[in-house]
Amino acid sequence: MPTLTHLIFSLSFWDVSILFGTLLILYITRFYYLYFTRETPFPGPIPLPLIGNVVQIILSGDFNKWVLETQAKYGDIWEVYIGSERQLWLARADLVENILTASKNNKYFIRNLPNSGIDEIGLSSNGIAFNRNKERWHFYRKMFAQTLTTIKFSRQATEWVQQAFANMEGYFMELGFDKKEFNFADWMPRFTADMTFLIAMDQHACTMASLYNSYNPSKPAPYPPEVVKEADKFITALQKFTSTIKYFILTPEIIRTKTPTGRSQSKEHMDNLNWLHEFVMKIIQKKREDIRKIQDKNQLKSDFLTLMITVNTPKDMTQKRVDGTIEEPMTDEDIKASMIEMLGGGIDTTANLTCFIVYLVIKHPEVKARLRQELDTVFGTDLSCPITYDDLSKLVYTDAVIKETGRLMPVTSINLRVAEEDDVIGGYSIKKGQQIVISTLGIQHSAKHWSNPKEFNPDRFLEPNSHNIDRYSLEMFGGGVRICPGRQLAMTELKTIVALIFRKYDPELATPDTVPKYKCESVNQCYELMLRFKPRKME
Ligand code: HEM
Repeated sequence: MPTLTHLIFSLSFWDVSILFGTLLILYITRFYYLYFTRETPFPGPIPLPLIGNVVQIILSGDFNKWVLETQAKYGDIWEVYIGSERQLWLARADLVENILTASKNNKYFIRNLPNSGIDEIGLSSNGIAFNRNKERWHFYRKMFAQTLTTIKFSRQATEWVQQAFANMEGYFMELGFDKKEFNFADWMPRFTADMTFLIAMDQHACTMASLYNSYNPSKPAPYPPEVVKEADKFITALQKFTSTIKYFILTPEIIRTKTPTGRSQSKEHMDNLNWLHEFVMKIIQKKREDIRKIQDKNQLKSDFLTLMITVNTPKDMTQKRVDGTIEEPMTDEDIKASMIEMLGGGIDTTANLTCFIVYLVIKHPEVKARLRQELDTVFGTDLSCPITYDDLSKLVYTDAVIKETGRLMPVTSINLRVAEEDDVIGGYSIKKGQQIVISTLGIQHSAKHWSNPKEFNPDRFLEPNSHNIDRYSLEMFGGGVRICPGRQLAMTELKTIVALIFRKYDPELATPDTVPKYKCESVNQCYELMLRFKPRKME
């Protein structure tokens, strides 16, 4: 009897080709048989075996354009295959109503399907964004909300934004950015990093200083070189953290663990992550020590870290808005997860939205004039008088400009959820475990919800027009139980930044045709916006 090995070695090249070809045809036939006979078929582009619609997305060259074109072709509910995973895409407000409801009975709490990569980097049970454990998520989320909504914190945050901005103004002046063009998009993530560092822990990050030094090495910023070097390492580690999450989600476990390239890449990511964890842990421990020495809690600063260390202790400065079910203080590990989340969630988002706001306001002189009018009414003609937290509630038009930018050029184009139970959406039955993709961009650009959706018109958000806005049609901060917990802070920061820029400066595009260049990563990442930062001429 010939063995299997004998049989294999007796095959000619043609035999192998025919065998391989037959298996391939069988695989493809089975794939399309299953595809065309699938339960609840939704409209959508036909996928390729193994890779699904990934090639179509890559070939389009522009993820956002592809999303809008797919919606125009297939309607407001369609399916997309990423590899073999079937995703259901939704782009109409009424379709996402049950998903984004704030009700406790929400069947769409989980953001993404189980993923061994997310488990490996410890995010499935720590922090907020990827936590699948409802109880732990509840703990982190409540603590986050309790600290971020403390009035003392908001007041202090408004001051810190101005401190970071004054720093940036100094660099701009020194570098002559009022006369020569420069890439505003290079500065924004550094500015928001320094600002977030102050707000998060009352500490200077010096990431702007390191960028400034690269422009002006002969006259560096007045910080010790080792501090600037560490700032650079921090911002690089933080930026890499986003790609670490992407790498661990998208790279199959077998490649991560069994191939040499996968193993070395995983190690590189893990080394970076461990450095970031140690860096944050050192800051927490030092702050705990400083707080221990201060007896009177009124002497404490109200940065995010101090609030987290003292919450549910005798030095608690929060207003106990939360449901009262969580009595225990936070451990260093809990605080570390929250700090990383704040740094990871609050820096790039605010930086990119600021780029888009500045661009759209410059492009629309009538909007700029009304914005200025509001700023002059609220702050008067003294262009450098401090902005207080209480002033911000008077900036109604500024608020509308930020929301309209978030509608037209959202920082995140999509939002994810998983169906935890069988459900019905738009008349289609949805199976438990279905990955849902909410097309924020699609909904916010839909003529079904917005008249002239491509037009930049902040008036939509002013009364009485604002009463006509469809529920769930603006999702710049997501919605429902997992809505962005940093949104109030983000609006405080953005209003202060917009006021600081436009009451005193008249930023000008490098050429009339300048547009912000951005790529869709986990957020719409602006990497180029060429400007001159001219001072405002007072009439
Ligand atoms: C312009 C600024 C910002 C934008 C556009 C933004 C946008 C978003 C969006 C769209 C989500 C998903 C919400 C959902 O799934 O429904 C989200 C979640 C989140 N954001 Fe923000 N965000 C911003 C600023 C911030 C800031 C300043 C922080 C921290 C202080 C933060 C922390 C988070 C966290 C922790 C989550 C996860 C929430 C959860 O899963 O329960 N974000 N953000």
